[in-house]
Amino acid sequence: MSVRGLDVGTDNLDLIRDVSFSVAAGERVGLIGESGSGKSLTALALLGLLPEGVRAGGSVRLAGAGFDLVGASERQMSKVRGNRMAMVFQEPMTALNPVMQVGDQVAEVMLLHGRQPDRRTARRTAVEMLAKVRLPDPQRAARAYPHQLSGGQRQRVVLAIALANDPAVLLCDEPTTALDVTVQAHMLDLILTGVTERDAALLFITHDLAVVATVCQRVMVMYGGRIVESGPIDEVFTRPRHPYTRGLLDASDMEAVDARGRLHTIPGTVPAAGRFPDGCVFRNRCAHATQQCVHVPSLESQGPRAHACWHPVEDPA
Ligand SMILES: Nc1ncnc2c1ncn2[C@@H]1O[C@H](COP(=O)(O)OP(=O)(O)OP(=O)(O)O)[C@@H](O)[C@H]1O
Repeated sequence: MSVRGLDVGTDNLDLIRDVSFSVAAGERVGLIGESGSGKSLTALALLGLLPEGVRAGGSVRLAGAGFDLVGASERQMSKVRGNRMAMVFQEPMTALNPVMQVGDQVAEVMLLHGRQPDRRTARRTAVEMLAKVRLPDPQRAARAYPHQLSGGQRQRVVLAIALANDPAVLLCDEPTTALDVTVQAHMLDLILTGVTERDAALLFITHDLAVVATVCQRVMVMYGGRIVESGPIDEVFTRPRHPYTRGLLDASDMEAVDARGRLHTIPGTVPAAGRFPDGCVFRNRCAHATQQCVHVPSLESQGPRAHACWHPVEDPA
């Protein structure tokens, strides 16, 4: 996916200005920034789902789509959404149809894009998809309505729907924010496994710097509707160039563990941005590291920058 000079605004307000970036197949890119910086609008613009009265300019190209997504017709976009490009939103309840069994909702998206020959086959594949996102008793879960599932289970269904047509690009906007701590780690694991299996590009929006360091290879920092800094996680978190990035790091709860396992933080204080040694693993600070450590299995095989454990921000430190 290639985004060039993306502008988003209303008649009298510029909300996003001149945003350009690319995400390659198999690449995982994070988008961070304070509330209101324009992260969600960026994702919505890519999907052609901007609110009434908000318009996009510039160019968004998607390999295999054959047209510019900016300015594409609703008919063209409906072929892309949920198919070549899919999204997981923060709140699963709003993404699901409350009066339809979840198995049918997964089947529906496959039938809509012609990925399954008939309803019976689609329904069977839907159960397999629900098993892949590790819903307990997927046969039974398929017959459930959204309100009969927990928040974490609902978000798994949303992910199953998003992955059902093997998208080339998966957009995630704070997909774990509404979930409790352990469930968050499982969800990250499922997202990572899902994109890795499909060699899909991932754009991951979060306010949690440790999550972005855990999930992504590159990060883009958004401020006031612009991308003010971007680069590999290690580089941006170790040597932030923009004062806003430095501020974000200073205000975060992160700690860094270097290659020798030494912890680079002073208890009770925030690690000073720019002072993390090279090769550090980043995570959120947690007072009871070993007990509270949440393992994300798919992350443990990701090489020297692997993050064996992840400490959610909400942990009482
Ligand atoms: N429909 C709209 N009309 C006018 N302004 C809007 C509209 N939707 C969003 N905005 C403004 O656009 C800016 C960017 O909003 P956006 O939701 O993208 O921020 P964000 O970085 O995703 O924040 P958060 O982390 O809180 O979700 C904000 O200033 C917001 O008030």
